Amino acid sequence: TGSPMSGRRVGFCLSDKKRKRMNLHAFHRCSLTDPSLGEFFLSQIDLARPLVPQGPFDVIVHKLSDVIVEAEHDSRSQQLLANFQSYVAAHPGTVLLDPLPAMTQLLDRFASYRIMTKLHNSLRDWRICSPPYLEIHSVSDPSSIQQAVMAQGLSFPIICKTRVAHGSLSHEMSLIFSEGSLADIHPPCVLQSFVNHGAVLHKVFVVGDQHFCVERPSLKNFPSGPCDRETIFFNSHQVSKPESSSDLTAVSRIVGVTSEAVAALVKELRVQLGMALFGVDVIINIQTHTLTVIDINIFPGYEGVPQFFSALLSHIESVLDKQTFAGPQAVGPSATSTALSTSRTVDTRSLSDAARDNRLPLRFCSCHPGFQMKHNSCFYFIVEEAEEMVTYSCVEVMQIGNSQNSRNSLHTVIIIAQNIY
Ligand SMILES: Nc1ncnc2c1ncn2[C@@H]1O[C@H](COP(=O)(O)OP(=O)(O)OP(=O)(O)O)[C@@H](O)[C@H]1O
Ligand SMILES: O=P(O)(O)O[C@H]1[C@H](O)[C@H](O)[C@H](OP(=O)(O)O)[C@@H](OP(=O)(O)O)[C@@H]1O
Repeated sequence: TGSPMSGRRVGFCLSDKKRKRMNLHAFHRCSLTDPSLGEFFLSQIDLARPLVPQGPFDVIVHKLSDVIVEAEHDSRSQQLLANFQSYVAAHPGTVLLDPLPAMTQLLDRFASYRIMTKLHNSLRDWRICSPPYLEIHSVSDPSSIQQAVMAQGLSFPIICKTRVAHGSLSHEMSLIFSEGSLADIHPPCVLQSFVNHGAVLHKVFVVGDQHFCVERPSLKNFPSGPCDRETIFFNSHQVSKPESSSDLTAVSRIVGVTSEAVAALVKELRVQLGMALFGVDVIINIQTHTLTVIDINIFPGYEGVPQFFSALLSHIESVLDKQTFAGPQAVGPSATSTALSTSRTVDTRSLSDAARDNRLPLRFCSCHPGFQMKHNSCFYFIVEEAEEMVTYSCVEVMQIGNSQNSRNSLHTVIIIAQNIY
């Protein structure tokens, strides 16, 4: 991993389209010219070639959405994804921005909309909410869909979006104005109440502990309630890109969002998602003036955020500084690890028991559903083995705990509260 004296080795694993859009050359210039930053070595990772000779990396910044979605049905993409996952598992010291399980879940609108719905409770004081929505898993008869729409409290107009939240098809949507037009949907999809918001979208771009708000054009207001109007089919890129202008948008007075509410939203989502690079799309309900979350995006384009490059580099630097600080020399026996160290073996049952009993100050990564998932942050364990400090990822610690040889060899598990995100 990087050390204060050596440069930070950052690998980028992006689609061609994303890499061109991100302008990595400009990013590289920023890393060389920003006096407030340390030294970085940036490189592009070719997923089609073995990763080991391309490394080592202190950090990998990636957006594998194309590969993940295509791996559902394409063996080559499955192999590319497997190569990446094998490299990550074999290099637990390499920081991922962001953890693959956290990103993968947001490629499914069913998952991201469940997270958005939870905000009602966690951010009730800020009057932050998300529109009522309904998951349509498969083709059903129109009457059962109409009943489900009513039961879930959706109101017309209703916006229909694909379940898959990435790729060109994912931006194809429809606006439905009556029960009869629910026949126009193509499951699997989500139905979401349309909220009148004065045709202004607030894109909140998050980079670690920083976030940036950018206003964008958005869908214009429509009369509330069902009406006898044909379904409108559109692509979201016609509507909410900086230059979008169509008969679906409108020139509107920008109603600002309160910065405190946005900060509270970002803080909560950072914990819920366990991610550093994401976008959240927010509108202001013109009736209730509530801040309404309508979408979450992994690693968006950050268009309109000139500070993106320096924000990303300073986030990388702070993550690696934490990792360097929390390395072996910073590990000190805590009350809990002392209790565990008396076990003298890496018995993961005691780890998970201790976690379940909240006797560990730890937060376990989402890689391990077996552990109590608290904050989706990946942690590493340092296992003292024959006086040598060896870093294991949570995956390997579990394997050690379950393998026979751990019964024989003496391990003292010294747990580090190392939050690497
Ligand atoms: N519930 C809603 N109420 C009102 N307008 C909505 C709602 N959901 C989406 N929209 C409008 O549709 C646009 C696209 O929606 P959404 O962001 O979900 O699509 P997307 O394809 O995921 O967009 P992107 O990937 O660019 O973030 C929004 O920018 C907004 O203008
Ligand atoms: O205007 P933004 O930055 O929101 O545009 C994003 C968009 O929100 C989605 O995040 C796109 O990702 P996919 O949905 O996976 O296609 C981004 O495309 P990308 O090629 O930059 O990842 C847009 O930039």
